[in-house]
Amino acid sequence: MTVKELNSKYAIEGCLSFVESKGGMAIAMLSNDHSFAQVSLYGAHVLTFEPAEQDDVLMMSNKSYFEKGKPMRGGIPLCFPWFGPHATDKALPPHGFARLMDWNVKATAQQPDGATCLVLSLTDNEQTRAMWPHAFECELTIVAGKTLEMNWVVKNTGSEAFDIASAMHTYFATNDVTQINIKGLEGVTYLDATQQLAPVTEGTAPVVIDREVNRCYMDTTATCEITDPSMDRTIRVAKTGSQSTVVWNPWKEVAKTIADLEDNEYQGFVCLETANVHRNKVTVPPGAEHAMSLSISTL
Ligand SMILES: O=P(O)(O)OC[C@H]1O[C@H](O)[C@H](O)[C@@H](O)[C@@H]1O
Repeated sequence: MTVKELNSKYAIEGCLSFVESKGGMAIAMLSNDHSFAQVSLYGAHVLTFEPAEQDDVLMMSNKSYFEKGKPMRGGIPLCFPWFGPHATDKALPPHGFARLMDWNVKATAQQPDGATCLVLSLTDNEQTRAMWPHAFECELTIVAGKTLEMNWVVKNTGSEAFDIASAMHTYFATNDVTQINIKGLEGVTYLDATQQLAPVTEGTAPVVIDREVNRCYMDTTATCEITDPSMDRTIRVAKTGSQSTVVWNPWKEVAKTIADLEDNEYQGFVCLETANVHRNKVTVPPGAEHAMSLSISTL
């Protein structure tokens, strides 16, 4: 659908409209008294979330590609149906294909509480089946109000069960990542991706970022809080249907190897990802569905 068609079918006067952005991408602009958010239909990718009179909660790299076929660096990429490199075929895209596909608009609505709602969907097609031979429907509901709410339902529309690993790979913005601390993961065991996924049990102190951090915290449904003195705010991340929380910052050396990240941009974000990865992957029987949700608020 063209941006013109999207606007005539789904725009809501004063609250939701579509614009064409770099790389020919259609972007939904959600705006109301509570917040402003931009969502790319390519990847169903939330690019910005700015609660009224506050800075963007999300970070987007100055070097991000806005090019179909490539993922974007920042915001909230969706990882699905695998996380990280594909288990057996390294030619397949890391983190799966959801972030590389054009999603469809299913519905838009303005809620009585003033929040704006956008529902996007992705169903299997020739391209997805070539990478992953399953019939599915993903439906992502995004509600931007005082908080940002995302509910992601994956339905198995085929006749065989499938396994999915997935993540809402949120890049949270900060002015100085070394000043933040993350509460909620105390005592949780993580697989350390900087140490060939060796299991490590977190201590009692909040998590700080003072080196390369690439950890999959397993079997945790906990709400986390990112306290950030450099931005004078705390971000609360609550979730359902998610058993893993990934924490990632590439730090200085790895940042230099990432083509779509400026060398010093690692200082400006932490990824805290609502996920089901490794042994927390989910089996979805035929006809069944799995939902994972995320709620981001600033305190
Ligand atoms: O560069 P990307 O494919 O977007 O992945 C970025 C990062 O995502 C996750 O957080 C993984 O744990 C990291 O290993 C990976 O480097």
